[in-house]
Amino acid sequence: MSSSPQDRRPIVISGPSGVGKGTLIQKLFNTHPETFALAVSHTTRSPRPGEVEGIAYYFVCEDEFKSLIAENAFVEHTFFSGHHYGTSKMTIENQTTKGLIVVLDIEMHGIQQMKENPSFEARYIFIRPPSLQALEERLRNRGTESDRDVEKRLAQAKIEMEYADSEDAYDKIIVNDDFDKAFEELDGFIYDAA
Ligand SMILES: Nc1ncnc2c1ncn2[C@@H]1O[C@H](COP(=O)(O)OP(=O)(O)OP(=O)(O)O)[C@@H](O)[C@H]1O
Repeated sequence: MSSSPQDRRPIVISGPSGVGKGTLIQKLFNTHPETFALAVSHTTRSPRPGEVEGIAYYFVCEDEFKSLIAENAFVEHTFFSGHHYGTSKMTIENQTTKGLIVVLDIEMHGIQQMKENPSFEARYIFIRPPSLQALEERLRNRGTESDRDVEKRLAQAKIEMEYADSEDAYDKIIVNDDFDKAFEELDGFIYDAA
């Protein structure tokens, strides 16, 4: 297998919370060191202890974030839980110039914004759970969300799965049932797709 994919476009990975995106991305990075890089997002929220500027996020104030929106600096941005979050064209370009392939973990609304921008070229992958029941088990076993949060995430998962089924939104849909198989499929798509 070649150590670096021929297709250098950013890889955008989406899918319901708890489906295994983070785990798959981590394995991709571990399997191919120095090939991929995560895009660093901008946010208006304050840094949590240990979060380093330019690594966890670019931390900016509300005014700065709004100027960036006005300058059309983002490929996607959103307002969530009282704070703005966005992926800038600059962070993607920075990593790409270093010779790395950018991987983005983006929720559905971000995908919709990216797809509206014809100048942003990427490969879009949707990770699907084998069933909503399996997704619920993963979220509960992960133990990071309250019961109410799990319910909210499951309701959102249904919407994301309908979008993935009904629209021509993704270049590839991978069911994350057996983890190793799902990883092989992801790896194969990233390395082999023309
Ligand atoms: N194929 C699989 N079978 C069983 N469990 C899995 C599988 N893939 C991932 N998991 C587990 O499911 C849980 C959720 O995975 P992960 O945190 O990677 O999800 P995520 O999609 O990144 O979620 P979020 O969007 O909320 O960050 C983790 O505990 C992970 O170990």
